[in-house]
Amino acid sequence: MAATGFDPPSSASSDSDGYDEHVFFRDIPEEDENLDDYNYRMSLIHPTPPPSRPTSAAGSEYDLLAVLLSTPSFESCLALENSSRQRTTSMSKTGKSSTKKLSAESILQSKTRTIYTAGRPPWYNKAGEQVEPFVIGICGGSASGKTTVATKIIESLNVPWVTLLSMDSFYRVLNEEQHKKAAQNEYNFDHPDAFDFELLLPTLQRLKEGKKVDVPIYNFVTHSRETRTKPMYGANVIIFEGILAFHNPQVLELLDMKVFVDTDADVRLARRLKRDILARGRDLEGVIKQYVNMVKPAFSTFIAPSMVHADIIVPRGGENCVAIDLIVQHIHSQLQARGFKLRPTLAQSYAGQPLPEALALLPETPQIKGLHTFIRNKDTSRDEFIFYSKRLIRLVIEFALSLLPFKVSFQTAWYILFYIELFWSLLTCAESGIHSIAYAFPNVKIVTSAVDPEINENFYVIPGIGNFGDRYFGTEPTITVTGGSIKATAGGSCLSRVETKEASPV
Ligand SMILES: Nc1ncnc2c1ncn2[C@@H]1O[C@H](COP(=O)(O)OP(=O)(O)O)[C@@H](O)[C@H]1O
Ligand SMILES: O=c1ccn([C@@H]2O[C@H](COP(=O)(O)O)[C@@H](O)[C@H]2O)c(=O)[nH]1
Repeated sequence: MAATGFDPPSSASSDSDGYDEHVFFRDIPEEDENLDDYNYRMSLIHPTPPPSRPTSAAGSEYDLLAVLLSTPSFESCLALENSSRQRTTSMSKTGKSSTKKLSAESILQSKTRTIYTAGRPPWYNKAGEQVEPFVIGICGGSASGKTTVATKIIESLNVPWVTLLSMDSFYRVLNEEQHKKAAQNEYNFDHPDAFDFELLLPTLQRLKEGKKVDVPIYNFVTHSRETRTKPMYGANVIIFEGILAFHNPQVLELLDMKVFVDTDADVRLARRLKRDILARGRDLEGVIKQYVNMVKPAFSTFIAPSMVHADIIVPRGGENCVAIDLIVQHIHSQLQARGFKLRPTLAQSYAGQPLPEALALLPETPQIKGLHTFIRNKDTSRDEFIFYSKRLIRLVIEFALSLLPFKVSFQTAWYILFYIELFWSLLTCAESGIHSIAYAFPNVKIVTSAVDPEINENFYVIPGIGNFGDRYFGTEPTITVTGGSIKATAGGSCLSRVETKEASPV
């Protein structure tokens, strides 16, 4: 672990794996202990509106929306929206099938809100069944790079919900005598007795069950637990790292994949010296004394022998991109097998079905065709891509606004903003995406300038655009091979997210 007063990292999230973070489905009884957990997640998505109305038009769009959310008119609209919301399938003006069924299970009722959803929380599969997260244990000597490896795995995984639990959070509370020893670098923090396995085990168990836990926050400078704790939540992937991660047989049982970070002792000592002096308030003599008397012997007695449990050994730690890439690929296949990875399924789910009624397509004028010609050309420069995309986006938004049922009046601005929430405006959209949105948000109008029948195995719209976001923001991963060395750029921390774009002759 690298930081002083370690604040245990909680969940990393991203939204690029086909999960919709606005879509949660959970059957929560009123008194459910997990309701707070749920409300916490929902509050991240729909932050509580500020109480007062912004005083001037200079308020941000967010402020305006927040005010809208708190206005009675919004709430009555929401109630209307809620009361009429239905799960629908295959609707089309032209289509024969027009099944509409009320979906009681998509209503979440808490004391304060009614929330509609046709989806699921991230740790449920497509059928709404709870799926166990994939738990990875990372073991290795002190300063071997366990945290660095965990962080790189999280970065490369690109999975919406990952929880990182560090064994460092479970150091026991010391008594006065032990504190004195610790101050003289004579307390053995590397012996298994230094860890509170009685708390660690149920914490990991609960996380694996998808429940909320409160994790102690350990302060390396004072060798003590802070009074506050850090809430953590179930996830798709849980990473548990620590010097004795493989020591306790019951903890070992919970680990689906065991990774050992194997870094040379001299490298570990050098890193530890630097870290403990800079970040953990130690001095040179103290660090060396502790290392020689306790850290090194404990490594030989407890840590090195636990390497036998490892499924994967990562020499050198975080710089070993090949090993991290292998781990990431394995996790992806495990998530796929558990039904977490819904995107490929969703991409195939609606093949051949008529487009939903919720779709409003811009008329295909020569101007729209022309703009699409530019942005679908793979050779269009990024500047031009942005320029033409913005023009197209503007037309889509204008078209969406023209569909709004409002009268021009003083209050119009407020209502426009409200209705934008009910529109999903897209520059272009694949058929499968339109169906997925229409299914998850039946009352939302989808406005787009083009419908693409196909996406490829990377979920790229065909033809031409590739990943719109990557092209727009200039984050397309590339790899160049020059003189036998490989250079990965733009988000390619490790090779899993890097594609071969160009291989120059060697
Ligand atoms: N490959 C690396 N090169 C240089 N420094 C590193 C490398 N990996 C880790 N470190 C540094 O070494 C220290 C310990 O790394 P960390 O990942 O926290 O190890 P651990 O979790 O095993 O204690 C940190 O200060 C970190 O920045
Ligand atoms: O109060 C403390 C608690 C722990 N340590 C040392 O920390 C390492 C474990 O942390 P890593 O992040 O895995 O390096 C362990 O070797 C303990 O000796 C400490 O010095 N003081």
